[in-house]
Amino acid sequence: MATNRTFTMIKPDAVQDNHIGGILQMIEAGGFRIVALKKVQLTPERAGQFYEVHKERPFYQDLVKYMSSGPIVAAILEKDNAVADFRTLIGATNPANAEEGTIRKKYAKSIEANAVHGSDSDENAQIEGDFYFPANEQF
Ligand SMILES: Nc1ncnc2c1ncn2[C@@H]1O[C@H](COP(=O)(O)OP(=O)(O)OP(=O)(O)O)[C@@H](O)[C@H]1O
Repeated sequence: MATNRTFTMIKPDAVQDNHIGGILQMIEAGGFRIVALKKVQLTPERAGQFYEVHKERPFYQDLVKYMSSGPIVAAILEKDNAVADFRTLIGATNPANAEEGTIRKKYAKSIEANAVHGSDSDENAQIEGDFYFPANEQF
């Protein structure tokens, strides 16, 4: 059964261009509840860990450099069927193929600087959420 949580990041280009508010508004309007939220800057090492699954892809080095180039916003989102519904809300990886009404259609600049990340499975949503929001975090 699908769980009701997913994980997202607002990527450096969208944070830099002042779109945090616009994107969070689309997320909430899409029926998602923000259950955790944090703005951080990744080191290249941490960005490399996050995208470890893409290590063999030709764009990996550029992706790590880009994702550590400025602050990002990480969030855990809640909704029925969260993973699939959020992938629909963000649209295609390449904004040229993203449908009207999607976050990437509105805010993505390129296939790399594509404004947001969304987990692709329940398992990865859990792993990625734990990466930014460890259970034992103290304030
Ligand atoms: N051909 C490419 N050239 C440059 N960067 C790319 C390319 N393909 C993917 N990327 C970057 O790597 C990220 C991860 O790629 P993936 O194929 O998992 O896409 P995605 O699942 O739509 O994106 P995300 O995992 O960020 O939600 C993309 O969001 C994008 O920033």
